[in-house]
Amino acid sequence: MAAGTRTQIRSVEGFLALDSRANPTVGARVVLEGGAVGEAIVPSGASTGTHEAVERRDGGTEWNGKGVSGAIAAVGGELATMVVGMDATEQRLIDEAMIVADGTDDKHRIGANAMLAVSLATARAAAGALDVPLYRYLGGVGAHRLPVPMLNVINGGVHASNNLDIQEFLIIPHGAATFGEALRWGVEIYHRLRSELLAKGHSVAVGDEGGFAPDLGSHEEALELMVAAIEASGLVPGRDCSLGLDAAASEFWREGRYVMVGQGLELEADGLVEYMARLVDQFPIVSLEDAMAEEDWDGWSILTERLASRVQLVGDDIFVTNPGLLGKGIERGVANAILIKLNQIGTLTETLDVVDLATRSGYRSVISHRSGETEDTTIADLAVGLGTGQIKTGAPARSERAAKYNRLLAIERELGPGARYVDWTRAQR
Ligand SMILES: O=C(O)[C@@H](CO)OP(=O)(O)O
Ligand SMILES: [Mg+2]
Repeated sequence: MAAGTRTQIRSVEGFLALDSRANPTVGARVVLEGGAVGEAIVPSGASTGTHEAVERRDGGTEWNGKGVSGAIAAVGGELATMVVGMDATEQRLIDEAMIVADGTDDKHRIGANAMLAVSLATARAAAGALDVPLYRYLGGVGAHRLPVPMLNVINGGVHASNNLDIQEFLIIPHGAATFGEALRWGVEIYHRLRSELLAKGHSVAVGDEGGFAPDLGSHEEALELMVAAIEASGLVPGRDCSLGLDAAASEFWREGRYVMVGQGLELEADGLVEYMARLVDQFPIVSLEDAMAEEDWDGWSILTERLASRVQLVGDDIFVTNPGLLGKGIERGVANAILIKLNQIGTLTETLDVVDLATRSGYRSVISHRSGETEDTTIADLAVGLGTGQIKTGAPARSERAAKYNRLLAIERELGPGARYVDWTRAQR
């Protein structure tokens, strides 16, 4: 059979799956004429940006209003009709066809969840037909770099019900020699942290991303515990393993002020910048995500001016993996990195385009999970395929997060001596 026929799409089906927060989500199964099959399941966020592509939900009472039968029907109906017969290796044409058919700016008509499921399942099927792993299909011979993980070991904000207003406290084992070593360090620190919390009488119940979710006296106390856990693991904070934060500040922005209820603080933008700068002074923090709210572009400018030369400033809610918004950020000189979430934009090729724009503009890209995840490991392959050098995919303790780490371990084994692990805090890119 000719390659063209082999990679032609024969059928597309939608299916229902559960995410890690017990909400339904959408999956797609794409079968090619040559018999290759690709499946993908899309994740779902909680601290979503206002300008994200829209995930289609049914509303009503079923599944607590979070049903996805409309999105599943779109996969097996309108989208299937459109892409059956197309060549699965023509990813850009397939994604473009879906975007044009949807016809809205935010993909709300067909649903970004339905479109992304088809987009990713198509890529998986194509890789399968060509008999190459997904990271190789996405990145070609250049794909060899394992990402430095950001492990979210303490959860707060809307991902937990404790008194921490900052959403994510991350450990970043950038000084390891290999991804496998970095993950081992991350796991050792995670267990040390658990022992420390227990010893101090705190809860070790976990939040949405598997990090502990204790009530603590302050954000500083959380960071102190993390530094202590790094040291107790025989590692040097700042050299071997550093810290990161995702404040998800849009979640505590109230009419122009930052209201951190758990911390008893109410700050203007410049006050919050000073607060963050103090944390950067006191702790080995190398990455700061969404320190300012998505609508607070002026606050973001103050933050960037103050801290961009010292730490990575990652825009999540402000950019929502959107080339237009990233373009605006580049123009205004806001942030110096972008968080990449496939379902914020809704297709694979648009995601590739955003990463490309970021790279060309000197912004780093961090590939990211969502707080509602599944066993789908596409982001692990994406991180290696694009060689972005960083991934954020939660604590190592819940299966939907461990699945990504396990996939990265498998890729590292497969690459063997060809695998690279680069300390981005030292290298330029
Ligand atoms: O804010 C974030 O970066 C993400 C993932 O950690 O959370 P959510 O998926 O809830 O938007
Ligand atoms: Mg975020």
